[in-house]
Amino acid sequence: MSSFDRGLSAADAGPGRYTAPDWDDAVDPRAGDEERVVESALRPNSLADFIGQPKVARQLDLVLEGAKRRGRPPDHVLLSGPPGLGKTSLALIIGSELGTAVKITSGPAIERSGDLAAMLSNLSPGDVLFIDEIHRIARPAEELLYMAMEDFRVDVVVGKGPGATAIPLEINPFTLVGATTRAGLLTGPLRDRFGFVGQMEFYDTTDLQKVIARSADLLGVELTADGSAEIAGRSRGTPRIANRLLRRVRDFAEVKADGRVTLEVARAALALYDVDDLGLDRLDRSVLDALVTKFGGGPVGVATLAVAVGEEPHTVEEVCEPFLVRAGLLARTPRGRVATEAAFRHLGHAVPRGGVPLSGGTGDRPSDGSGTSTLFDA
Ligand SMILES: Nc1ncnc2c1ncn2[C@@H]1O[C@H](COP(=O)(O)OP(=O)(O)OP(=O)(O)O)[C@@H](O)[C@H]1O
Ligand SMILES: [Mg+2]
Repeated sequence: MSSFDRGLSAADAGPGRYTAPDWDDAVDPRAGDEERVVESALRPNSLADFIGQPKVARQLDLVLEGAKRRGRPPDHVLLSGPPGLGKTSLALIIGSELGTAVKITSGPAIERSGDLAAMLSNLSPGDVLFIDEIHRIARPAEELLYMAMEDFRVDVVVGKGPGATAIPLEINPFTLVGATTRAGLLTGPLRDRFGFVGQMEFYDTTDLQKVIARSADLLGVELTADGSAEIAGRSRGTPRIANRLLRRVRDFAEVKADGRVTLEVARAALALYDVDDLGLDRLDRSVLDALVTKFGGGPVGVATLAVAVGEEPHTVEEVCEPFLVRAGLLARTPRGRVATEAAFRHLGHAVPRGGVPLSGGTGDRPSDGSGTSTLFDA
């Protein structure tokens, strides 16, 4: 396995929890088990401590405040958005703002609906049940959840076959908080049962700088403003990546400098870790470079492009491309992948005379693994 083989996406990881990617990838937005432990020390504990996401944070504040005044659990909350933007952090904050316990599970961990029924009937009044990766919940468990969310009731099935009977069981009023990176995979009936849906957005550099400053404080790292700006600019709008880069730069600062994270230290460290000034890593750049130098900027099919960089097409499609598209460096068109002018400039190549072959492209075809774009492969 090459160091670039970033393995399966969370959605492919099969049952159970998504486990550690053991590649050395500073800018992967997902976290392995080890990193999740490190992260828990950096989590904000209250809404006031939660940086950015002004829309979601303000709306959620109202939802929670209203519920507290009425003395009733708030509506069920769905948090959706890409990895590393703070869904789990917010779910835990909901519990701490309400002063209630948070019971944590995840869609793939609920193998039988009986497990979920047991979990639901063990909730104390007002508890928060957090289901991570809720789009991966099995169908029978999902159906059980409908009634629990609506009527605070579960049907416990006794017996098997034609003689089986369902005994309704009251459960304590609770708040379900679901998190998903793939809201599109949620069924309508499940989605409709959430009273509040928070759509997480990527962070701007100013907010990322605040995240970095806060983490530096917690880690006891001395950090200059231009040092944090440098890290923020390479963090792909994602607090998880910002925190990870900060930890790596801190290591570098301790070993190679006097421990202070300055602009020069940040630049030298991030160059060493192969994260460029837009936040691209080596694989991102080699994909872009192949597209520009071997295929004249495209269009070229993703399978061909993947072969050119010695990678699996799904890695190129699901790990590299979403950010390259978001950064305006690559477009997905019906005829294949195309480099934008910004890509030529970023790699230090002259933009071809007559412009880039960007024609009829949609640019933002979602990478949902459905393989739509691979259809156009040569
Ligand atoms: N708004 C924020 N303010 C401060 N730190 C944040 C914020 N959002 C996220 N973080 C930091 O980023 C890390 C990742 O956040 P979190 O685990 O909540 O993301 P997530 O959306 O649940 O990701 P995943 O989809 O992979 O589960 C956390 O350790 C937290 O410290
Ligand atoms: Mg999470």
